[in-house]
Amino acid sequence: MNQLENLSHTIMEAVALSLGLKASYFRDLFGETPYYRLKCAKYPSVNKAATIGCGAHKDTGFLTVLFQDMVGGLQGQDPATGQWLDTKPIPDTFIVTMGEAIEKMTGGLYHATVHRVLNNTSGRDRYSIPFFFDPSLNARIPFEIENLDTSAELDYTTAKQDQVDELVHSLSTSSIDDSTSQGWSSGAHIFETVHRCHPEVYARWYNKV
Ligand SMILES: O=C(O)CCC(=O)C(=O)O
Ligand SMILES: [Fe+2]
Repeated sequence: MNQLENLSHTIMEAVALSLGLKASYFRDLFGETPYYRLKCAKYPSVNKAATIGCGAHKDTGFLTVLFQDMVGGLQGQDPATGQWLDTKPIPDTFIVTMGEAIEKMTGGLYHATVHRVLNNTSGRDRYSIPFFFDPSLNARIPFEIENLDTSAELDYTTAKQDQVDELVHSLSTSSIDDSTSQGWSSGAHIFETVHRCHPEVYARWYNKV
């Protein structure tokens, strides 16, 4: 866990520098006790009619560092075309994706990856281990990083961008709103993950929360 935390801090330092911020920007924001979780997920091999997998979503937070086995099934969506792309498993590598919090804060300079896991019909169980790296739960996250130069916006802006935005918006409509003028609550936002990724679990256990 320590190594994953260090790796994540290093990646966030690179992100800060790429935005023209001081390297420790996110480390300072994340506080003494960043909220990180390691999830060990098993996707049993099922027949085609089953609906086990992980629905299309953006991760809610800042950074996800994911290890997957060789079975495959994780797909990311090309923001420009909407096309689903396989993430081909490569031994001894992590998949690094950005979440919605960093997307919001950077005014879309960093794009939160829409992704999903297909039904596993491979005949072998699939295992994945995502590490989610976020600020401490009581951190207040500013709506936008002040004075950010967004002129270098990446060239996602094609005619299809509106459609993608609409899709993404429909995925990320929050059922939990805890924002104030000072920013929004990292903790409440992260809880939203359950709702997005595992709607049946949410409906069964958290519907009244
Ligand atoms: O299992 C995977 O490969 C992805 C899981 C995922 O997207 C998530 O838990 O947020
Ligand atoms: Fe995810």
